[in-house]
Amino acid sequence: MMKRGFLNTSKVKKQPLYGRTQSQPHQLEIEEPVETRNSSKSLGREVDAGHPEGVVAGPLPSSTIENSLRTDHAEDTILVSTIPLHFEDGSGDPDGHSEWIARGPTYDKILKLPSFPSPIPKPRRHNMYVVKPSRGMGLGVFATCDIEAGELIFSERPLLVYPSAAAPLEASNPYSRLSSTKKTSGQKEAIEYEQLAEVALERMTEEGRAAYLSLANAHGRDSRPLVGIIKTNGYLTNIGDGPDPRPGGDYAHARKYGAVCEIGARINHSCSPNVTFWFNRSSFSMQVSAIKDIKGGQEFFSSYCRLDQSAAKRKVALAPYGFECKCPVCVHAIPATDQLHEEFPARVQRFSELSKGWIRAPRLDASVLDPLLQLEKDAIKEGLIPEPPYRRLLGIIEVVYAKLGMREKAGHYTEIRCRLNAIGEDDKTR
Ligand SMILES: C[S@@+](CC[C@H](N)C(=O)[O-])C[C@H]1O[C@@H](n2cnc3c(N)ncnc32)[C@H](O)[C@@H]1O
Repeated sequence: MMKRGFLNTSKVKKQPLYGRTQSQPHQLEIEEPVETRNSSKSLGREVDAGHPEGVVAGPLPSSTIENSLRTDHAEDTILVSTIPLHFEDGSGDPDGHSEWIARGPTYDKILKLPSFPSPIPKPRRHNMYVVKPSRGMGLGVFATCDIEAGELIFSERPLLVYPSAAAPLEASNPYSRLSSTKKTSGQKEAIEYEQLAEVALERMTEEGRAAYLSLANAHGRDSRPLVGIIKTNGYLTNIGDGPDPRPGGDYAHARKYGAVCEIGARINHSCSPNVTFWFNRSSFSMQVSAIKDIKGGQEFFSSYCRLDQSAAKRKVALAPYGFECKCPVCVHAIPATDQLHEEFPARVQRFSELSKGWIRAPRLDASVLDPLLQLEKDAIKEGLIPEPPYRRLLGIIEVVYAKLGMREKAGHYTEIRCRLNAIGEDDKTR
């Protein structure tokens, strides 16, 4: 059995095992205290950040431990809990556990999902990846076999799930060990956030803790250590505070939660990614799926930034991760490719409107396909497959082929579109 810090299993009832938004890594919105900006702390290996004056660093009260079956938490509660819960006999969930820094009502919302807790989705094949050094990028994750677009590669329970903005936490944080009111609000938030992460870290298994502390930290100088790891490795999930958004809508960034995963965190960035991350709420797990056919031996890449922006803007968005992207899309960027990145949704929308007329026309000339196929080719070359307009473009091409009576071609596009649409579809909880 895996050891857990602070876990009181005696009151935990035997439970059956206990998630759609595309996830991208993101920057945690915490204003850092000025005094840590130029500190010379090492990268992400230390737990004790050296609390500044006015902060009492001591053992946390036992009331900070919450393994709760309750689903009636007050609006202003913050809890750090292990999810899913351990069984009454102390045994763990075969799919592992996550530590979750949550606002009470959001915790309740997940526990009340009819399908929670489900086992984590399993890939069709075992051992489809290996973590190993990647030249010039530290560690990376590589395919061990050929993988088809749309295939689930692996899913995992995150080591840590956390609120993506710190500010609203402070007022109601019962774990606070701040004894001084001298700190500015930004300083307090950053300190308190680190403290919450410390609570979560202490609750992890030894293996989980070691895995968390071994993750890359690109924020050695401008963040506290555990938060630096969050900022370097976190991916957004589809968990958010407050009522769920309308179908097709999304939570405001400040209400979302992010996740740090053990394997997923090792996936490096490319502006032409071949995998995407989805969080599955009912199994509380992150899924990594192929968005392109991938050959055995190739490295998996996700995108750490929005792709609907120019190379210069992507460079700015990636700067906090401490590297300059040398992917072919960035290296070969020219004004025309930048324009495609920024105008891709509008170009697809224009074809979408034109296609309505084409469908109604008594006869259609096959030449209407030329600019559509060219746009598809350019989109693939520019790494725009993960963008939602790409799937819309596939749908337009499919319909035009069908109208032209070219069934086989239409079927080919249906298949690719369906495979991409299926990513994350097993989350029927919203
Ligand atoms: C989420 S981690 C990815 C895993 C990391 N390579 C490791 O060894 O754990 C992010 C860090 O990996 C490195 N990295 C990711 N993508 C990169 C790229 N395209 N070029 C260079 N370094 C990259 C950077 O140091 C970045 O801060």
